Amino acid sequence: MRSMPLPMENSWRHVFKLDPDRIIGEQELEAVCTSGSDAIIIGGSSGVTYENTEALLERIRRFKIDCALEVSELDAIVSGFDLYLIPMVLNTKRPEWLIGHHARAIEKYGPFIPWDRLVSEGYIVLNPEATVARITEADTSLDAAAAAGYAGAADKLMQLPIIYVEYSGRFGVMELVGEVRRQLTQARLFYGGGITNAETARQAAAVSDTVVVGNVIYSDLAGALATVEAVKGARSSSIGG
Ligand SMILES: CC(C)=CCC/C(C)=C/CC/C(C)=C/CC/C(C)=C/CC/C(C)=C/CC/C(C)=C/CC/C(C)=C/COP(=O)(O)OP(=O)(O)O
Ligand SMILES: O=P(O)(O)OC[C@@H](O)CO
Ligand SMILES: [Mg+2]
Repeated sequence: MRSMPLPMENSWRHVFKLDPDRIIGEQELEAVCTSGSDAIIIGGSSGVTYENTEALLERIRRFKIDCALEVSELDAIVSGFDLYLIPMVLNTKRPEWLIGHHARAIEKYGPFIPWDRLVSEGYIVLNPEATVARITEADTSLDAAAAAGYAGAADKLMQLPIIYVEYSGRFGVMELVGEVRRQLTQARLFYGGGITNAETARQAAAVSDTVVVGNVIYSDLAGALATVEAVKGARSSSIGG
């Protein structure tokens, strides 16, 4: 997608994902942004608007931390982010979530797209209860070999820079994540879903390059903050040897 890769997302080991459709207080936001995490992703699968995205970005900009927008809604793209993450759902049954919305966005806004700030993510969505699974009609029944097949195709045939194993709302099967990891030769592996404490964070960090922590920020901030050190101190099969 871009000719000269920025190193930014390659240095992310731990990321917090904030949902613009949910409320977070000033103290809580400060704790998240100064926690030692590498970046904030703003994103959600529903209720994301231009207004709530812009308001959250403005609040985060008071802190010195990378901030990326994960685009799920064309009308909610706000300028001023360090990076724009573009999800492509690999295991959807509906092609618009793999490539269709993207083609229409480019058709409409092509000349205005800052390509050097866009990074595509090949999503493998595996929790059938998640909104993202329902919206995109993802085939969440994949076993480890099938998930690794999708990952291999996206890594080697599509050359996507990020593969994202997404269990949003539920802690996933780490053996499957490890099998996905073994298929990758150039892509970075993001894992997200159901991390609620240091132990689950450590397990995810052992099999992925970047660990994404979301919902627990809103239900147990102390648990969320404990994931930072757990991930930063953990070894990974890919980058820790
Ligand atoms: C600087 C500037 C203004 C630039 C604008 C340039 C521009 C117009 C760029 C557009 C380029 C482009 C190709 C855009 C793609 C458009 C688009 C709508 C693509 C579809 C993306 C997609 C597949 C969305 C489906 C949902 C999804 C995968 C969302 C990702 C985030 C996610 C999974 C969040 C989890 O949500 P959460 O609510 O926490 O979880 P639950 O599911 O459990 O509820
Ligand atoms: O909200 P949780 O379950 O932590 O998942 C994080 C992220 O992968 C959601 O897109
Ligand atoms: Mg969420």
